Amino acid sequence: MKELLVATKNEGKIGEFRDMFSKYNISVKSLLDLDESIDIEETGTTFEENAVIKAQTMMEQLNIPVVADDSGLEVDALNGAPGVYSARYAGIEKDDNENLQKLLNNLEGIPESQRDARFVCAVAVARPGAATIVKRGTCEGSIANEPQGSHGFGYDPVFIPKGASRTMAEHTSDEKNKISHRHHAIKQIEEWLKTQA
Ligand SMILES: O=c1[nH]c(=O)c2ncn([C@@H]3O[C@H](COP(=O)(O)OP(=O)(O)OP(=O)(O)O)[C@@H](O)[C@H]3O)c2[nH]1
Ligand SMILES: [Mg+2]
Repeated sequence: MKELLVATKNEGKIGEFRDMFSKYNISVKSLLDLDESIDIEETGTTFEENAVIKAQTMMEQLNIPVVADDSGLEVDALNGAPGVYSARYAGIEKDDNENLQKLLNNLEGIPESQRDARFVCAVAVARPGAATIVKRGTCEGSIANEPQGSHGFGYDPVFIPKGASRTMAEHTSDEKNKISHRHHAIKQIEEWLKTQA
């Protein structure tokens, strides 16, 4: 089984990459296995820019292929916020619960019909001596009035995927991994993943 580095410290993402890469016979190493003190500044203004920054920074240090994910939630009624700032919406310290509470507060009084949102994920593959690949996947849905469910991470307890009647956090990990923004982005790097196994 081949091992790939995913340049993330987010445990929720790491679990999902592990599950989704296993079908390609690829095991996942993350920054948590490498050196927890690594801190890559996300200076981009788009998901794609930040994913490329994270993947290329580690590829240049280690001279191996590196995958990275930059993702977040876009809410139409908030003009696309929190967007690329999803991880630090409620402050620099990452706190999923505070982020989610701030989101609900900002949407207070906004009716169901105007709570459309989408999860976005850009996945980048930086390769020594070859062009960087970057692909985007999305998952459309809407924001619930209150958190429900305990699976997943981040905003999953308040995100209802389009056509579903439960939040993403009420979906099992297998269910989420079939419909998520991350799934749709990874699907687009499938040909490259198959060359790695
Ligand atoms: O409910 C969610 N389900 C998801 O599937 C999901 N994917 C992303 N997000 C949110 O967007 C931020 C990413 O920001 P982000 O890409 O900078 O990641 P991060 O800072 O957490 O880790 P790293 O990969 O940068 O190390 C995360 O923290 C979450 O708040 C999600 N929320
Ligand atoms: Mg980050």
